[in-house]
Amino acid sequence: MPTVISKFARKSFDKLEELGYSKVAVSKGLVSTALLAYCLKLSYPYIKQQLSANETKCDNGQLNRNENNNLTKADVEDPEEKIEKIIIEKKQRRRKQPGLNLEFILQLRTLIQIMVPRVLCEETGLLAVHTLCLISRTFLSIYVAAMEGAIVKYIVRKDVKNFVLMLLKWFGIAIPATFINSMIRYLENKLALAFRTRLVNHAYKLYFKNQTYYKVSNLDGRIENADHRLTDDISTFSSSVAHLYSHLTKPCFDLMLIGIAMARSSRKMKANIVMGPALATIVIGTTAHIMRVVSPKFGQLVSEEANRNGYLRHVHSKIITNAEEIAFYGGHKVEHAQLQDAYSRLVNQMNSIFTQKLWFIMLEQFFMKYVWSGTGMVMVSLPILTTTGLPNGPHDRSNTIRSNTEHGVSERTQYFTTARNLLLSGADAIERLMSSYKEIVALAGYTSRVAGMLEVFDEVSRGVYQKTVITADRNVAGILEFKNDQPIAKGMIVCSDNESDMTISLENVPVVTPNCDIVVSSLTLTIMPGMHLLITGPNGCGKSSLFRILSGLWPIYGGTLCIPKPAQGKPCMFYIPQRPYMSCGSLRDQIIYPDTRKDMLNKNITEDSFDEIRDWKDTLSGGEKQRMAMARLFYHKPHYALLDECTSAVSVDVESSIYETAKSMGITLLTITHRPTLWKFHTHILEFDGQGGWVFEPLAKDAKQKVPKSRQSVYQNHKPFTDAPETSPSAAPAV
Ligand SMILES: Nc1ncnc2c1ncn2[C@@H]1O[C@H](COP(=O)(O)OP(=O)(O)OP(=O)(O)O)[C@@H](O)[C@H]1O
Repeated sequence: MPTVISKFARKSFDKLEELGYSKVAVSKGLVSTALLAYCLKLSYPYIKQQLSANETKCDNGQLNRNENNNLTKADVEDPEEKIEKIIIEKKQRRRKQPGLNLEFILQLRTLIQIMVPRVLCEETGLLAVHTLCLISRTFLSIYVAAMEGAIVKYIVRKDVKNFVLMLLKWFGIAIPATFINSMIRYLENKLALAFRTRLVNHAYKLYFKNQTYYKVSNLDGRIENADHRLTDDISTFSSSVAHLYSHLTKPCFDLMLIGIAMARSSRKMKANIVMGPALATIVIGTTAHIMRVVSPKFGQLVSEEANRNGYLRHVHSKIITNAEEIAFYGGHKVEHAQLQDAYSRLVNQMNSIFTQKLWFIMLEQFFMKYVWSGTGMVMVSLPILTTTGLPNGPHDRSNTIRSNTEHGVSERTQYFTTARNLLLSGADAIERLMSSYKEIVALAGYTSRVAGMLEVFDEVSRGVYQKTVITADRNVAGILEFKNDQPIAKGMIVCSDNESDMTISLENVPVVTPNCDIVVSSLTLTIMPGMHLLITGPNGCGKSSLFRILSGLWPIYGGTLCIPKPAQGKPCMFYIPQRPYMSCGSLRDQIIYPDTRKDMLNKNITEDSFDEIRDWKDTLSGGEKQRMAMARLFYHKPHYALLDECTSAVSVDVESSIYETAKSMGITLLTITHRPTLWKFHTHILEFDGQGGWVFEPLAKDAKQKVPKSRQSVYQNHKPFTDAPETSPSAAPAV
């Protein structure tokens, strides 16, 4: 077969030469045409995708017009919104399927800009040294291949002296070669770590901006396990990018330099240099195309696997956090079942990936190991079979040229060994390029998760949320307005510029949960320093939600909230929950939280005790933790203390002394409590009725118990939320 091809090729070239075309020009023309055809083939899917996207755009217009014929009145009123909605839905659907597409390239570009922020930075330095090592290794590989060819030549010639010399040289080259190999791995790891550090720093900045860490899990529904994305996904993504860099650049250098080396060695043999590369291009192009078509969607599969891994981790951490409660309840059966379920979901996904990989790798191996090797044999043999410059061995019968024949055999053996080695390196390079495709597709999955996370963090920190809202009546009493299925936070937050004005005021502010349930349709009240406010009402009536609104955790969907600035080195408000948070560190760190030791020293507060480090969350009892939280309050001395049933586990006498101390420090108390013993420490009361109504009024000095039922007639807005709210600023009790 190779003989037939070579004969045919030689005849064709001879004919073309007779017609006046030079061999070199024809060869160049052939190679350029093959390259152009291959480029066209590669870009065809993108051109096709672009064309179909344009068609879809036109279809969308048509679709909206058609849909509008059957729409309800509300829909017809805002067709633009509907189109926007469809586009968003499509965008989301597309986002769910990561793969090798334009979105992946854009996301990767954004992440690369974060990982390599400047032209001159640590990462570019590492990249430069890494690239240098990769190029050096390619040169070394070529040099080693040539040496091996020479060694074989001397064996065939029985030239012992040169053989030993060559062998020594070969061992000598092994030292720099192994060092460079090890250096490549070292630099790849360093690069992955540098990329990871940049990404983690960027992600942490966003995560802690504007309470995003709270909002992303409470107000937004796009990210389930931020912890997994911030740790595992970023790490895998960074390693994958660093690995892919060497995995892509090294074979490219290899192919380029090996191609040149092979062409030179073919020319030395005075053989045709077009046939081999042309044949290789055709075979590799065709097999690569087949593999691309049949390749499973690894990006999607990997992304789903990461999702399931994240969920499994989430279930684990939930059990660790609530171990005591679960143990008291004896809830191990339920937790075990949930864990088992999460694990089997992960196993199913991994099995599905393994199965799809089984068939794909089989095909890949068939092409790479057999089809390519066969092509390689043809390529290596072509220059020998088509060579014209060297003696032809078997056809040469003359005795005078016998030594020439022997010389020809050894030269051909050297050429064959060198070419075979080069070709093996070339095949390895192409195999790595091909397997890089799989890696790129898998990388698309991680890119989508990391870039998606950063995008969500950024949007959430700017107050843009997306959550599936399940509300029976969207337009409840005209309080909420929706755009693209999301409520619009149209309320205003005003931060007072005047440092001496420490007034907090709410004007027609509705209390709305993240699920868009309206707890109170409109709340109006003004709190001034020294007005100790008692907040009561049944469970779920919105007491803690009011604190969430005052602290800026929940968006406000109407009205105006005025809050003062922190002044005189004190925080404006300080929240103490029923279950106080214990951070890592010493007892001192618990008291001064969220201050650091440096902040404490800056405040000229010194103390040398409380250095003991323990797991305070598990060490302290419920009541002790609450007392610790009050110590925190006394340390920070805020203008307002938001106390959310924070002394429920403390004995009544200690509780009284805590309240008296807080008042004597000039802290204004806003207390949520069900305990009548605390009434005497307050001057005003805000009582919710659990139906959306509320009353806000001064508290009689001797008040010691709950509001009598008869007073419920003064509740504001006690009607169900079917009509517009009755409460108006004038209807609210004057303070
Ligand atoms: N993160 C959240 N997402 C959705 N809904 C929430 C969220 N937090 C609270 N809610 C809902 O908001 C409503 C008011 O809750 P809130 O915590 O303000 O009640 P509360 O008056 O403090 O009750 P309790 O006295 O039991 O502490 C409840 O119906 C609750 O289910």
